[in-house]
Amino acid sequence: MIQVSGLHKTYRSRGHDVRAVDGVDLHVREGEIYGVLGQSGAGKSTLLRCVNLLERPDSGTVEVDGVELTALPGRGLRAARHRLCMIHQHFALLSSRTAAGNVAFPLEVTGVPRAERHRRVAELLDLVGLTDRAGAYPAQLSGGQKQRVGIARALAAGPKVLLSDEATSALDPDTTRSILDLLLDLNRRLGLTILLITHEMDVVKTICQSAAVMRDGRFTEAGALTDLLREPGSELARGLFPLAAAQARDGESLLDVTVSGDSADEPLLSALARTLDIDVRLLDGGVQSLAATRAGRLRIGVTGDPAPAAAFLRDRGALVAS
Ligand SMILES: Nc1ncnc2c1ncn2[C@@H]1O[C@H](COP(=O)(O)OP(=O)(O)OP(=O)(O)O)[C@@H](O)[C@H]1O
Repeated sequence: MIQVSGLHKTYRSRGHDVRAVDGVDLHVREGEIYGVLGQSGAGKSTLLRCVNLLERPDSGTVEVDGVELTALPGRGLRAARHRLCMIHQHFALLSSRTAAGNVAFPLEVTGVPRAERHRRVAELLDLVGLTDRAGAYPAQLSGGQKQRVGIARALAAGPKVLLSDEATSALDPDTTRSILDLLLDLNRRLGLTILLITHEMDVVKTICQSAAVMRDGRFTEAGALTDLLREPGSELARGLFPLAAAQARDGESLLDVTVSGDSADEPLLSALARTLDIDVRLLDGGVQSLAATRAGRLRIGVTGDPAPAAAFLRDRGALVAS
């Protein structure tokens, strides 16, 4: 659905160049939720603005739903942009308009007739669970409700792709969870493809099927979460499931075990202890449900030679590092 190839964007700032996006390739499949994770200044916002061509990349191509946006002149680009919509961290609502008025705004701009507009606004507010707050002004709404208005407004033109620029980072944990649930619901009900940028590992954990880690304008790893969890040394896997430092006892070796998919639900540790007749000590970690799969990391201590234990676990689909 979104295909970005060889994207570069450099800013000239106070006499020197800042390579905000430095050669990014990105592939987001139709109907998936894809998260780009990175620290402040990594280039995430610039990447997002280049995807909808709010910012012209210096080089590289952006294709959305089979249309190469980077090849289009101004007018064609404006029309093609209707396939994409965007939501923001600070909601960007018009304070002088009610929730319904904010949602109606893009429909007014594109000349949708009044009766049709009213019907669409009611439908959109219902979709985001805000029917009873239609007449409220932004100042009378909570942060989560404001973001719901932002989402309804973004969906007004019937886009196929939603771009989310840190949509939950101004919200408390419970509200964040409810907005993430809403995005997941829209993804499933409308088949909406979502590309989001975030600095929060939990956002990726909760709703993304695929993700990339961005640093200094580049992706250091990218792909389906189920694949990344199987990559030895994956920063994302370590970030999703951090493990506390642990000390091995005499005669014991430590192993870090990553499990995902079927292996996450197998009684691996008891089978390991029983089969090899060794003691297995669980030091840290656990298994959780992610959007795409069940997965986890465990730090364990095993007695005796660790090689057969590692081989046993690998044989059953786990990734093992010592
Ligand atoms: N319009 C601009 N002019 C000059 N430099 C810019 C501009 N926009 C971004 N930058 C620089 O490009 C780099 C990447 O910024 P960007 O905002 O894309 O990162 P980010 O990962 O989204 O971080 P944040 O979450 O803080 O916005 C930073 O060094 C930033 O200072």
